[in-house]
Parts: sequence; structure tokens; C-alpha cells
Amino acid sequence: MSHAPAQPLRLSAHRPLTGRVTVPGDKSISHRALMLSALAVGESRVEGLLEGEDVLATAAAMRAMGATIARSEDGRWTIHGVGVGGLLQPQAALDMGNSGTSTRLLMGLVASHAVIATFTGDASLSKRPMGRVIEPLSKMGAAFTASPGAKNSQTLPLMVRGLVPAVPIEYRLPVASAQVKSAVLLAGLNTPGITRVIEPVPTRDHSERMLRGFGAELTVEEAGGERIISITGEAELKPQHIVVPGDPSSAGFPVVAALIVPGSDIVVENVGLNPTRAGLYQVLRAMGADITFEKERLVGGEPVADLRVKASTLSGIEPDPSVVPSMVDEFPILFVACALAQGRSVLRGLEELRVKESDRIAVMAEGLRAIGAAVEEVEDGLIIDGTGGERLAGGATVATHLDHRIAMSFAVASLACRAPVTVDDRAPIATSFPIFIPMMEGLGAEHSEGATA
Ligand SMILES: O=C(O)C1=C[C@@H](OP(=O)(O)O)[C@@H](O)[C@H](O)C1
Ligand SMILES: C=C(OP(=O)(O)O)C(=O)O
Repeated sequence: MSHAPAQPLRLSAHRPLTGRVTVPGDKSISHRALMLSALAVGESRVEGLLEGEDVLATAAAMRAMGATIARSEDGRWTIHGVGVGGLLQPQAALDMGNSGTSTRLLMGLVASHAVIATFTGDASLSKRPMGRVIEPLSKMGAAFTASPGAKNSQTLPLMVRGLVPAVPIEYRLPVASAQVKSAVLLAGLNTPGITRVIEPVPTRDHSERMLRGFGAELTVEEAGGERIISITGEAELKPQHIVVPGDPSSAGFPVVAALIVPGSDIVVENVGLNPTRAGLYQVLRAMGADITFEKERLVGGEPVADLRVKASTLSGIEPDPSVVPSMVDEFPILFVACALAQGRSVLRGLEELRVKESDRIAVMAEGLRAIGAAVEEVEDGLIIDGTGGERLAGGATVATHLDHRIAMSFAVASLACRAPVTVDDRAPIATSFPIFIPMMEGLGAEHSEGATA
């Protein structure tokens, strides 16, 4: 991706956004569906799998370690697993592309298998911290080796040698990270005895839900605000039929677009609203957003609704930091909403945003300022003085730094600018939301002249 010529993107809206759209499947659930199906004995089927580059990296890695994974023409996926303990030695390095989730969760799986795997990634992923999984997985017995001469021993490329049998641990998460939690639980799957993770702050619980769904023995206790998750190892997973709900993180882009383009009225169908993921919608509603949840239902054991969204006058907000884990990937698009709201927004407790695909605090601050927003960057977040619904100047080119959420956030911001914003490279969008541009066009957004290259 980093070697291809950059493909700029410019979106604009000359009329209200209208219509009904469906966002692709949830990225977090899609990764886990492939991994657990690949460890079950027999054939699992997955509907609604996100066919984004990050998830395809997980599929390729699971194939390289022995699973048979096929997509049928109707978009359903079938996976024949190898059984817990049955992962095979991959014959080449596992290329994780841009995907932190694939890397950290798969390191967990490899940690307790008789496998040596080298993990590589793109320029963005190769800067992201892996110490957070190296620490607990080393305690379980895995060995991590950086390339000879590497400046940093905690970034990709890294070679991981699993240990069989691995050692069960009790691990208190030092950062609120579902990826670290999941890495330890997945390592625990093939580890004798009970592996325990203590979560001081709840994070997305898709791993717990799905591990149980596949038949693993997993308990969750709540004590003094903490969650204690225990998994009994050497589990046998039974194949499942999984229906993946739409991704609430992806839905954030059309939702905010409809809120900020005057007169808009749209429906985003089939959006997953697991409480550990739905913080954005809670915060937007508290800002005055007109969002109604229609046809609330359960899909694949996860709460889902159709979101009806009408353009709204938004007020600035200071969300409680406890909401952060439930919307950690949605802050870039929330910053855009805040830049157009009435009054000041104080968004803090966001230090984790600095270690995502880009430093999302710094990159959003720079881009928002370039398009005319009043933004102050602080160590753990942004303070934004909104325009009160006035359009931003726009006109600038913003750098995406191989970060899909930055690209989509500024493509949406462009809809509320006097002159369109040029997003320097649209390619990263394919990691999580390959149909983002046609979907926005379907709602009435347009490519500006000369920007369809
Ligand atoms: O477990 C997951 O699927 C994810 C967890 C979050 O990362 P952290 O665990 O690093 O916060 C999130 O940012 C990422 O997009 C997906
Ligand atoms: C942080 C993200 O993903 P990952 O960590 O899997 O790269 C994201 O999708 O915003």
C-alpha cells in the first residue's frame, strides 16, 4: 500500500443526504469469527464477514497455519478448523498489513502452539507498540525475537516462538485494551489450567461472547468495578454459524455526515450496538443529535438496530473518560462533529489514540486546524471550539498517515466545508470500509471535479 501512488479523495455535498444504507460487518467480530472457526473441529459458516484488508490479513494467516477458508459467491464464508492445539507451522512470514488486531490476537494464538511465526506489517503497524502483548505472553512462555540490528525490540517485525504446554497466568491489564485481553485469553485456549485476565475498565467483550458461543469454558465475574475473566484451557471448540452485525465504528461516518449536512435524513441499517462499543451514539445524543434506534433486535447474540439520523444542531460536550473504551476508534469522527458544534468540547483521557494507525490526536489536530477549526492539542486529547453550525473553510489537503479513520473523518468533514478538503490518500479506507465511497455517493455526496483519480 505504501508504495502505490497516493489516490486523493475529495467529497462534497450539494444537497441533503438521504436514503438507507448498510455498513459492512464488524471488524472486531470478523477477526474473531475467523480465528475461532479456524480452531474449531469441523465446518463453521460466517455471514456478513467484513471483507476489508485487515480481516483478509487474518484469513490469510489462519490459512497459512492450516485452516481451510473459502468464500462462496453469495458472500458466505466457510472455515474448516484445525482444532485447538492444531495450528501448523506457517511456511512464510505472516503479513499483518495495517492491522493491530490481527497482530496482537494472533500472537496470542501462536504463544501456546508449537509454532514459530514471524509477524510483519506496513509502515504504520511497524511503529505500533507490541510490548503490551509481549509482556503477558512471555510470562506464559512465548519467546519474542526482533530482527538482528532492530532499533526497537517491541515493534514489528517480530518472531514469536510458542510454548507447549504454555503456563497459565493471572494478568491485570495495565492499559484498557481489548486486544491485550483477547491475546491472553486466546493464548489461554491451548494452555492447561485456568488463565485469568483482570480488567479494571471494561473493554469490548466480543472475545468473551464468542469464546463462550464456540463452547469454551469462560466465566466473567464483576467485583469492585473490575471484570475478572477466566478461561479453562485445552478447550474443544465446536463449529458455529455466525452472523456478523454491521460495524458501529464504520457507521459513525455516515451518521456524523447526516448530522452535519443541513436537511439530511438517513437510515443506517443493521448497526451493532453492543454496550461496550456504542459510546459514540450516547455522546452524540447528549450533544443534541437526532438519532433514533429503530427495530432493535439481536443478531448473532449482539444487540443491533437501524439508526435513523436527521441533521441536528449540536452542542459541545465534555464526555466522562469512562466512555472512552466504548468508542476508542470513534474519536476522530467525533472531533469533526465537535468542530461544528455550538461551544467548547473537552475530549480527554485519550492517550491510547496516540498509538493507533497514526497518532490520532496530533493528526486530527493538524488537519482540523488546516481546514479552519479552532483546536487545542493537549497530551491526552483535544479541546475544540465549535463553529455553532457554520461551515468550516476547508480547502486544505490533509495527510492520512496510512490511517483509514483519519481519511474517512476528513472526507466527512469536507461535506461541511465551504471548499472541499483533499484527503491525500484514500487507499487506507479499504482496511475497514471498502464500500465507503460508493456508500457516501449513494446518500448523495459527490466526488468533486478532478478528484476521481
Ligand atoms: O479488540 C479489538 O478488536 C480492537 C480493540 C481496540 O484496540 P485496543 O485494544 O488496542 O484499544 C480498537 O482500537 C481496535 O480497532 C479493535
Ligand atoms: C485501531 C484500529 O484497528 P487495529 O488496532 O486493528 O489496527 C481501528 O480500526 O481504528
